[in-house]
Amino acid sequence: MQQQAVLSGHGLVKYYGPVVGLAGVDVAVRSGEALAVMGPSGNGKTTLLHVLAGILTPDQGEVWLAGERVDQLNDAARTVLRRRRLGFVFQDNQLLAELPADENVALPLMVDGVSRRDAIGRARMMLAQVGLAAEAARRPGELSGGQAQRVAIARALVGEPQAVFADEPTGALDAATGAQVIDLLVGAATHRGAAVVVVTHDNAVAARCNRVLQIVDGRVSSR
Ligand SMILES: Nc1ncnc2c1ncn2[C@@H]1O[C@H](COP(=O)(O)OP(=O)(O)OP(=O)(O)O)[C@@H](O)[C@H]1O
Repeated sequence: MQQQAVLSGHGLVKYYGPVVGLAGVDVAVRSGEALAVMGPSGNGKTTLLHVLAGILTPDQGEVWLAGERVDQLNDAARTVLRRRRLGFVFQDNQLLAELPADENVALPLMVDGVSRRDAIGRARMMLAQVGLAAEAARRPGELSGGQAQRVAIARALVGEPQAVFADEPTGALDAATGAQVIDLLVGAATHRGAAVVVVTHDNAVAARCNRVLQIVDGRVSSR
C-alpha cells in the first residue's frame, strides 16, 4: 500500500529578484524515505531544501508537513516548526565550539523548554546511538570531522523530527568517513520514521538514499 507523503511541495516557485531559483517543483517524501536531490551547481537544489524546510518562503506553491500547510506560517511559527519538527545537518557541522558534544545535542531541547537534566540525558542516549557515548564530554575541536558530523546528526535527531534536511552532509569528509556518516544519517532518521532530504553532488551518497530527484534549471528533470 502506498504510504502518504509526510513532506511535500507542490508547484514551488522561488525567485531571487530576476534570478529563478525554482521554476515549479513538485516533490513528495514518505515517512522513512530518504530522497537525494542532485543536479548541476546553481540549479536550485539548496533553494528547494530551504523552501521545504521553511527557511525560505516560496513565491508560489505550497509546502505540507504531516497534513499541515506550513509555507504560510509567520516567521515566529516557522522558527518553532524548524526547532520542534525538523532536523538539519549541514556540510560544516555548525556545532558550538565552546560546548561539549552532549550540550550541543541537548541545546535545541533546552531552547524548547526541556529541563537541562532531561535534555542532557536524552542527548547522551542519542550520542550513544551514533556511537559516541565515550565522546560526550569532548568539545568539537577535540573530535574528528566524522565524529563532529555524527554529533550534528545526533543534534538533528534528538527532537524526533518529522523531516530531516541535509545539505552536502559529507562534503567535508573523505569517502570512507562520508559513507559511514551518510549510512548513519539515513539509517537512524528513516528508522525513526522521518522523511529525509539530502542535497548532494556525490553519487555514493545518492546511492544510499531510496530515490533521486534531479533538479535542472529549477525544475525536476527526468534526465
Ligand atoms: N540569496 C540569493 N540571492 C540571489 N540569488 C541566489 C541566492 N541564493 C541562490 N541564488 C541563485 O539561485 C540559483 C539556484 O541556487 P541554489 O543555491 O539553489 O543552487 P544549487 O543547485 O544548490 O547549487 P550548488 O550545487 O552550487 O550548491 C542560482 O542561480 C543562484 O545563484
